[in-house]
Amino acid sequence: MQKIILVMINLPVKTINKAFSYLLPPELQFIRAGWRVLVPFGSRKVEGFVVSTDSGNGDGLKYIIEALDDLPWFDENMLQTAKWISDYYLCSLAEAMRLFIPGKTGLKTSLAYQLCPDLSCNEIEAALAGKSDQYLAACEYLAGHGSASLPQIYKQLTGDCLKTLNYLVNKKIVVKKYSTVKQDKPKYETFLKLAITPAEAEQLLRVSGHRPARRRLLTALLSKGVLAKADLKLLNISQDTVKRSLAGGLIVAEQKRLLRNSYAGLAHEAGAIRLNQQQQQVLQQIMPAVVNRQYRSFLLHGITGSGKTQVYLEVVAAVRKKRRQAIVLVPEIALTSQIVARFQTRFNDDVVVLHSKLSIDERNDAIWRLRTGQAGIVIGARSAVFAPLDDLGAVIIDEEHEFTYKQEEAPRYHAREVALKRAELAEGVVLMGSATPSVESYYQAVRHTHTLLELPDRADGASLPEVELVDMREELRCGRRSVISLALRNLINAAIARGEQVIILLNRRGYSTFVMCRECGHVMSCSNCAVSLVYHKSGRLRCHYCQTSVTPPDVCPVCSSRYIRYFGTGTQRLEDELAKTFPTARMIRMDQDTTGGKLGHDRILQAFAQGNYDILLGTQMVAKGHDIKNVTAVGIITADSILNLPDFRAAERTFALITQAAGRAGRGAVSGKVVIQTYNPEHYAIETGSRHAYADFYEQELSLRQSLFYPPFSKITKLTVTAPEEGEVHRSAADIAAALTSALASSDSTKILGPFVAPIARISNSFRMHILIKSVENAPVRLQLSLLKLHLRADVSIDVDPVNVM
Ligand SMILES: Nc1ncnc2c1ncn2[C@@H]1O[C@H](COP(=O)(O)OP(=O)(O)OP(=O)(O)O)[C@@H](O)[C@H]1O
Ligand SMILES: [Zn+2]
Repeated sequence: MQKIILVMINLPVKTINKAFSYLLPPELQFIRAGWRVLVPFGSRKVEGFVVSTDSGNGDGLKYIIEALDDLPWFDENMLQTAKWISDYYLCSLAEAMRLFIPGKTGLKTSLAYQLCPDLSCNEIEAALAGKSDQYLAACEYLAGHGSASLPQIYKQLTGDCLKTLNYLVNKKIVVKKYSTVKQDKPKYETFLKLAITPAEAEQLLRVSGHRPARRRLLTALLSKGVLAKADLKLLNISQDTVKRSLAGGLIVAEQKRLLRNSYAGLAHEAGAIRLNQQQQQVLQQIMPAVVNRQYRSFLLHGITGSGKTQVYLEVVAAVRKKRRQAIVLVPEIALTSQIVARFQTRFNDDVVVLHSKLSIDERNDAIWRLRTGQAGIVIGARSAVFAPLDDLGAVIIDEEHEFTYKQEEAPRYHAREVALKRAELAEGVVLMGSATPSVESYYQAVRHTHTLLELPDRADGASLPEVELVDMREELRCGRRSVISLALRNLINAAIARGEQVIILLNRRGYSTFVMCRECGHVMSCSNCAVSLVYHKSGRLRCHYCQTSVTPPDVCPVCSSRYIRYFGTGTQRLEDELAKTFPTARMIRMDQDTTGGKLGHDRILQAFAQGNYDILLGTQMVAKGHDIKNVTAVGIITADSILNLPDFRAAERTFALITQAAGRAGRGAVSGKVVIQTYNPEHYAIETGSRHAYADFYEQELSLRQSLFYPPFSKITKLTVTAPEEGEVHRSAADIAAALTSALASSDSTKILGPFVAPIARISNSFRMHILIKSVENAPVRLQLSLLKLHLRADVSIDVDPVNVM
């Protein structure tokens, strides 16, 4: 009997959906479930996650090579959560476990090619007889260099280098060598300290005959305590002096880990805020669960500006007091700085930030601080829900309704659901907050799955802004063709004249949203995707799905007419229009095209918050979460852009967008005003949004959902079938739908819709069809999908509880 460990291989391949057995060498017997290890896998060394141990006959099994960390990465709860993700979202366990590793892997693998050592030159030449010179050239290059990577070889050779190499590998003339290095590269700095007492040092200095450099060193250490490399340079002390003083036992060198942190020092001066009565009542309902280590989930429905963040701070303080840890999730990386500033102001260095735009080094440093107990609060976007914490006391989910909490590529998890699972296992609390809770969460709160908490008023007594709906059909009838209605123009003028600030929202980026031939009606569209191209100010037509760009044609590719015109307004054109209408206003635009880099969004928001600009315009990211007192006017250019999407959540998203955007106005002493431009002023989502009337919206939406058997009354599972050819996608989607129909026939509470052509029928040259399955419970559906092995197919993607059905 030998101890055997079962390892999931960290490779993003759907089909490697099982654990592999390995043996532990004597020196690594301490390894258990939860460790990350390096294992041999085929010809490679790869990262693996130990999921369980077993004992049995180990004949023929390989040994693991090493442990990748000094501690297990996964504790029991994290392992359980990963298993749950793999079951619920139908992905492999390795894919689910990868989510917990910053950068998805702790290793960087590189590949080099080298000549097979057993072959002589003559044998190689004989094997390549009749092949082009390219093959021999590759071998000669490798013979001269020992081994080389693909980019290196690529520089030397002409023609299809990869094809040549693959041929040589197949013929066993060249072998591939994989090597791996650890991604976690802690950075250390050396500090010097006195090894003798200060009194001894002073005594030494009194003795004459010291070199001047040693004198400077001792004097500086006496006054400063420690010296870093940079200090030595300033003091003109050479390495030689340092070495001799070390050898002489006068000083010692100490290594200190340097921490990379681009969010350091955001704390600001702030007077303590006393919770108002409503906030206190809310807190009193949450506290018992925190104090008694109970799993409970709360939905905090508080209007915009009601002081939800203040409640989060108190809950986290109570969790930290219990020496447990907390995760605070925000919907967008762009919004982290503001909340980090508020948390740092309260908790100083106890806060770390984790999100995917940070460098791997920075993320590893943050995790190191968490694991060593130097910090206990994690703030970040959805992936922060996977932070390795050993005693998770609370997860706060700010703006709970945001779709960004759902990952749209595999594994298609929802951070809220993962948070609920982790907290349940850890006996922690989940606090979800929003002014516009998702219909599903609110429904669950009404039915007591979550505890519903309400903050119905703004925290500092301010009132909600007045909202005016502008019917754009009426504008046109009055002969006004500008995208900026008269009412909005007046609002902006008045605000700027008073020195107040304005936010304008338009949900489409680019300059012109489509380009059409007036002669034949042909719309320029992407050659890879079934979507129209967007004209950008850079002078290119761009596809927002596959990122290809082309030069706009002078003549129509269909009818050769020169009558090509640019239609639709994106944020770039709106910026030009605003500049024309308000020539003296200082303006800044924020959308995906302006916000490169990890702090791009933040810088724009900060500059605006500091009053450097009068108008902030941009896509929906301008409307979220921030608290800028001087903003008194908000304009929404087209409230209909989302409403017209073919998605059952279109109304919910429209209501949330209007309410959230309007909620940015009038958060200070001066009350706010909002103008919403629409072609559908009578639509219930827009009408209730303009009144900030969540309850009214919810009631109407809920009865619609019920009559159509949509969530929360059903669960949806979405299948997307893809194929490089149109006929093929129709055939395979029809086959799948037929198989599902018979597999689920016995369940009369299940409805299969489709297959139908996806609203975006083609992306990156792959044709797409959808099948939607509606069911009361999705467990039977998930079971059938996995029995049919659909989760293993490369041409099928499964989205459990999708947030959009496009
Ligand atoms: N008890 C209080 N007394 C006075 N001011 C408060 C109190 N609580 C919060 N505030 C202030 O009210 C403003 C709004 O609070 P906060 O940003 O927490 O609201 P919110 O509910 O998170 O809003 P939103 O959902 O719109 O993001 C902040 O400037 C905050 O400092
Ligand atoms: Zn495209």
